[in-house]
Amino acid sequence: MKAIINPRPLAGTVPAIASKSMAHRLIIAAALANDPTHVVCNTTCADIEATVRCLTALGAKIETTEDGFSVRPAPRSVGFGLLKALHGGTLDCGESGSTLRFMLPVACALGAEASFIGAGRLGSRPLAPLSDEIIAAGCDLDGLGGFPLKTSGRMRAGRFVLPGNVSSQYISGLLLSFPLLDGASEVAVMGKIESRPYINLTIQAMKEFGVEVTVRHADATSTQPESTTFSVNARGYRSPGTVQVEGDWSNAAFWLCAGALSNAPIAVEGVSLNSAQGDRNVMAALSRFGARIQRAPKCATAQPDALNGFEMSAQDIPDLVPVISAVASCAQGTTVIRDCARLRIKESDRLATTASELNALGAHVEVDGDNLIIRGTTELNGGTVDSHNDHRIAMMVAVAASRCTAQVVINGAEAVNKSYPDFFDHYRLLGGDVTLIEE
Ligand SMILES: O=C(O)C1=C[C@@H](OP(=O)(O)O)[C@@H](O)[C@H](O)C1
Ligand SMILES: C=C(OP(=O)(O)O)C(=O)O
Repeated sequence: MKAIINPRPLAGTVPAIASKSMAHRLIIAAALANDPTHVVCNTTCADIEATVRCLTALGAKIETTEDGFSVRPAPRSVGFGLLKALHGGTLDCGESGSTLRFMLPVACALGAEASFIGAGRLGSRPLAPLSDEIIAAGCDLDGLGGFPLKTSGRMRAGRFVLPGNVSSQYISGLLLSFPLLDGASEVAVMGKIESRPYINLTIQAMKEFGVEVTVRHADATSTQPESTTFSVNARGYRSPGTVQVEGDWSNAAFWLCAGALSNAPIAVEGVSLNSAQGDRNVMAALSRFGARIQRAPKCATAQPDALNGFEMSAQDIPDLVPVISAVASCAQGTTVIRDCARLRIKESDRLATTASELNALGAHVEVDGDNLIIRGTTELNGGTVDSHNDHRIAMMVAVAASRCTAQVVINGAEAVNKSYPDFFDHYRLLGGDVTLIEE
């Protein structure tokens, strides 16, 4: 699909969509719990559907309701938490990294003979530190490095070790699987942990289902002073009956950044200001640029003002980098975004595609090692760009287009369906002029 945008500033109010990060976690816990759960989730997307599909393949019954999902765990067979229908199931993760990295340890903890498949870049996004630990815990993984990836054997409880700087999804995946194992388990994470807020989301979701995760930081005398250990003693998830997926900050960020680039405010309604989502820090980043941010209960508003570049780290907020780069492209002076290495292993090489697609519109973005250096300009031109099948690149370009002087064409605009199928409808709601052409 091609999106043709005739540039104009955006303004107004949009409703927040449901957090896909929280939806993955809550639906997984619900499908593994002792009783059914009503998961209130006001929107869905390709990635959430991938998680639903995988859990269904493992025997859970998940129905779409008016306001979310009704999740009934699969009937138990022998042993605690073991599901029926585990043999030969195909788990189609689509393009969702979270789904694969969460469902792989879950399937192995259940002793499932599962065949994982996926699409797009997913097969080449790294699994290695997680898969090594799963194999060390007694499972066979056949077909690593692509699809199908077949699992057999049941993961043993115990101690797992992971690095902190590749993907927090490995840590979240192991944690989600721990209540299914025959005994207490822990994961020791070595070195500085990147994307740490996402682990907090996992801990929060597990807590809603009665599972406590204990976190211990190594003291200065330890041989591994930088390690953090996450341990779980509980066996099984307990359904609280109903859970609510909160509003999504990662996607709200696109509109708040558009507000900073506009001539009138943009508000996103339905986000929690106390959320554990790291991408809530888009508000802090926009304030640092000089935009005015208003915080009201369940609503954030960004108002334009003079914007100036600054230096920041992407350590905990990788998904904000593309859209923050769009803002930086129109701010005075230079913005430096450090700690971006892991952007290379997302849906596209996001370091390269953030730079190439913003530069195609007339911005000045340079990749310098693991950093992005963005020199602001007063005007973006317009032109034809490619999403590289990456939702956050397509949405970044649409936001940058609001500041262009000439038409912008986004090839591969359907990429938005991965996290935000209503993105272009909401773009129009804010006054955007976009025509979508199916190809
Ligand atoms: O756990 C999650 O929900 C996510 C973790 C992050 O990945 P990394 O931990 O690999 O940085 C983030 O980029 C991704 O979009 C969602
Ligand atoms: C990287 C993302 O998701 P995932 O890793 O789940 O594919 C994302 O949503 O930007």
